[in-house]
Amino acid sequence: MIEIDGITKTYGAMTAVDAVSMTVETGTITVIVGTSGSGKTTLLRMINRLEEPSAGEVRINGEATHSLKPHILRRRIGYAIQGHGLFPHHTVGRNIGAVPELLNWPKDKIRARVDELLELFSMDPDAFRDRYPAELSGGQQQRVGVARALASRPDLLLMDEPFGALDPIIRTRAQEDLRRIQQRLGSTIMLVTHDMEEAIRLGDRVAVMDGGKLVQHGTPAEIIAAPATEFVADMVGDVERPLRLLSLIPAGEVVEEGTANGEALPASASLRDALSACLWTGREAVPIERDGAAAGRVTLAAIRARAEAHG
Ligand SMILES: Nc1ncnc2c1ncn2[C@@H]1O[C@H](COP(=O)(O)OP(=O)(O)OP(=O)(O)O)[C@@H](O)[C@H]1O
Repeated sequence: MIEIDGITKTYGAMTAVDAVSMTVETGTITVIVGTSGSGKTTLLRMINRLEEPSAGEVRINGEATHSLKPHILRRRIGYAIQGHGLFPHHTVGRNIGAVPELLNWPKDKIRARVDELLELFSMDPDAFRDRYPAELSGGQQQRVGVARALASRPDLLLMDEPFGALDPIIRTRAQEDLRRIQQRLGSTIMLVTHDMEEAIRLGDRVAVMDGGKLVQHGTPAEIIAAPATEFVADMVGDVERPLRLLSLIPAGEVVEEGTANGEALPASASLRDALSACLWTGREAVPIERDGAAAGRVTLAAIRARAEAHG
């Protein structure tokens, strides 16, 4: 568990981060979202002490970060930034193994870890481990950057706009990969973005920053359904709110008995998918299947009722 307790950063008369407190549960993703200059990066950099807080403290599994030497702390906390920051003259394998090497892991253990991570990121180890960063696409470099940050199984992974430089299609893929890998490894992640869509898609919890203050901290559904301030409502976008909410609810939750025409959707598909299937094909309902077997249907009326029940 990560506890952030009244953490503040001032630069002269300017308060960049203003008494932010929040708790991050082990094995979850917290996304910090806000506009430019709201203090997101400063908050993140105080957690691994790239910036020293002016007040407040951070505890990782009960241990205050100021009681540790910064270089020890940074070995326990992975850090991935936009543009990945790979070492250009080291191979992919050495880049990923950089922290385990610092920690004096035996060579065969480092190699096994590098190969395991490459496989997790769908990159064939034999094809990639000996290449140099310049021989990779932008998306592949980004994956190597995240793999490097995860290599020593850190207590916490900090990510600052990790997908900022990727085009929209690769970006969605990268987000899905991160989610899958985080669930597989049980990693604890804090990720900074200015993109609310990304926050909602990736976060177990979303923390919204405005003018250095934490203005709301909750699940994506809570943020969408009940924005705490006008600023949060603006970030979520009023018009998009119902659709965003529907995108978080699996069709399996409102499935009812009965049949419907046309191609079935899996129970794990979102209500947003079900709505768009109905609208696109002019149907009042879509059939739902679970493990390949018919499981009932989702109707437009049920989708509408669920979208209204957000209070
Ligand atoms: N070293 C510094 N000296 C003075 N002011 C700073 C310093 N670092 C950051 N600031 C100020 O603190 C505020 C918060 O900056 P920060 O980089 O944390 O914002 P951000 O939300 O991450 O923005 P962005 O999305 O643009 O990166 C800004 O107004 C910035 O100008």
